[in-house]
Amino acid sequence: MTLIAIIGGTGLTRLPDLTIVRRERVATPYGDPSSELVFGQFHQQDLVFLARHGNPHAIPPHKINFRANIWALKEAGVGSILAVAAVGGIRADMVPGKIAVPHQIIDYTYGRPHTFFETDLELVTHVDFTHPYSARLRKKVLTAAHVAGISVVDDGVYGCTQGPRLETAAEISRMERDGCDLVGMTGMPEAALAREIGIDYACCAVIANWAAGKTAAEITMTEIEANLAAGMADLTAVLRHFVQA
Ligand SMILES: CSC[C@H]1O[C@H](OP(=O)(O)O)[C@H](O)[C@@H]1O
Ligand code: HPA
Repeated sequence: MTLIAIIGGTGLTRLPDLTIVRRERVATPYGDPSSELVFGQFHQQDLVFLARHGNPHAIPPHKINFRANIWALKEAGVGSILAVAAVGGIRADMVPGKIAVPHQIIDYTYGRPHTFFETDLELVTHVDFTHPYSARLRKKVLTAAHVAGISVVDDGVYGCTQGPRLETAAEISRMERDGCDLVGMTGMPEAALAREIGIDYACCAVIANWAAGKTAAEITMTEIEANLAAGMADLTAVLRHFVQA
């Protein structure tokens, strides 16, 4: 059995119920990961936790050292990553407070170091990324949610924007026309780097707000924090069944 990692995002800087065994600061050829790796037991299962924005939460999405994070997890022996991400809801069923398990990605980011395959290679390498998320892990998350009795949205196209600002209403309309159902700022290059390095990767997206222009109201951090707090209770139940499966 391979080691599972959980990458926590906004609203999940530490993993509740994790009995910590050790913390490790891993050096990588790409610099420092966002945080130390926290090894421990979560409901009797070994796992490693990494806080994507650091602990305390201080690294904005466009400054995250995604390569160092994924490299460090690979070094630690991780074979599966479940990424937790806060998102804005675009599609009508992506209601704040709910969890979605996206199946596709559209990348709108720019200027982020995004590949392990750029120097000193004998052959140019192109990984297949037709299906960016692991079918095996997605199925495992969906089964875990079902067993936990938590209704999740079982698909979704995650559009990844650059941030840190939120989107304009016109940008969200364009993303909707492109086929995006959810919007976040960290899904890429995280998912692609995991594919390049050979780690299975899936995402649990906690819907924090309606995306820009979907309601008349301004998006506030108060609203985001309240919806995330509600969603995280369900998320920890899903995670428990996921690691025990
Ligand atoms: C207004 S919150 C935006 C912030 O939250 C998400 O982070 P993460 O994916 O790490 O949970 C989003 O991508 C932004 O970074
Ligand atoms: O509306 C949003 N846009 C981008 N990222 C997000 N993360 C949470 N909500 C959002």
